[in-house]
Amino acid sequence: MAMVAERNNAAARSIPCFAFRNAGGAVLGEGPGTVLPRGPAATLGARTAAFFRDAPPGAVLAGAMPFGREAADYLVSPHTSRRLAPAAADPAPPGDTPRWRLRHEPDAAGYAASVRRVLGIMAQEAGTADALTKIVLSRSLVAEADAPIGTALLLERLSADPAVTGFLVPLPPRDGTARLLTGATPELLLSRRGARVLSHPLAGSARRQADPAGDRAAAEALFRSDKDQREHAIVAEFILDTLAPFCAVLAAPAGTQLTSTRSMWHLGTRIEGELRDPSVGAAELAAALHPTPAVCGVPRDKAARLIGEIERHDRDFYAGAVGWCDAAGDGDWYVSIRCAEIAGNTARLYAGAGIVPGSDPGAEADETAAKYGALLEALGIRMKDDSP
Ligand SMILES: C=C(O[C@@H]1C=C(C(=O)O)C=C[C@H]1O)C(=O)O
Repeated sequence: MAMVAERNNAAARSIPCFAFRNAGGAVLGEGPGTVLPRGPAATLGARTAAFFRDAPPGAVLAGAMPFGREAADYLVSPHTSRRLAPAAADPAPPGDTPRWRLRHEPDAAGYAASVRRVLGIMAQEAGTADALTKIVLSRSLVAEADAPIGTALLLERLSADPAVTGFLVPLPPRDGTARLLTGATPELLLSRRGARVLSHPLAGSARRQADPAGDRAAAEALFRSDKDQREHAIVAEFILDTLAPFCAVLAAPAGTQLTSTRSMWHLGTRIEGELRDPSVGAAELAAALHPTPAVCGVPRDKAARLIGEIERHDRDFYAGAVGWCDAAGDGDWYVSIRCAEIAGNTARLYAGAGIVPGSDPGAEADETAAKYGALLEALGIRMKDDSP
């Protein structure tokens, strides 16, 4: 696939089969795709390798892994795929603003109650073997428009923040209705180019503030917060431990740093490695990492089980992974957060927050409200007050 620099965004604006757009460029798939035989995370590496053995030159597989490791993923290989060099994005033209009907699942108070429940479990188990030390609880906001939701403009608006990757991937149809997942993820699960691998986990968050002094103060408070540093360290350690057996060299040279999107501050750690066996592909590595404690918890199986018990919505493909890979084993996989499932007139938004001992239920609810921000803005939804 040639790198094509595109001045205008017309090609990217037509509805692609899949799309990933960020400051490094874009990867787009066009036309109908072949669906990779579906299966759980543990078999993704073998299924992608089998696909590329017989695939035409230049083939790319792209799509989504669900939150549940045992649930079936959905990857497609379109007729044509292109990699585009970074281009200055035209400002997205204003689209029609539909009227929205919103439903919280649950609202902030209901979410805070779930946080109190898991804090109780953590307190009870503290010091025992297998004690729950972190869990990520999410909630969902169902937004129904009075017209079908236009996704091409949405992708452009989501990609406008240089700190995120705007994405759009097809999901398996439900009850005959086409679905897709679109979002503005700031979190790189795994990128591979040859033997070089990169992961950039985020955990520990604060809402951005409109006034610069307040914004800086929010960032500094986040960096100094013992609770947020603990919450972050659990994720960075998990990624280092999981990648270590695959790598000859693995390090986080810059340590943990503040990173930001237009709506959130985060703690982030850039982890760089060199593969021991360069035949291990990006999809296999991403599947080994998923789900990290940035979206699930520790111990992983216990946290996943509790999430299934406590959350009233099905996470489905939220808090999974989205990405692409090619025949060389290269690819980019992102954590599927700051996203919504779109089906017809309905967008289902998701937002979660990591809970550790010391978390404040009200502050965690506010954090999830702030994390809806990128999607709310891209969809043109104004909340009545600032705290959904
Ligand atoms: C779970 C989400 O975000 C994750 C949780 C974070 C946190 O708890 O601080 C930060 C970044 C993401 O890893 C989400 O946005 O829905």
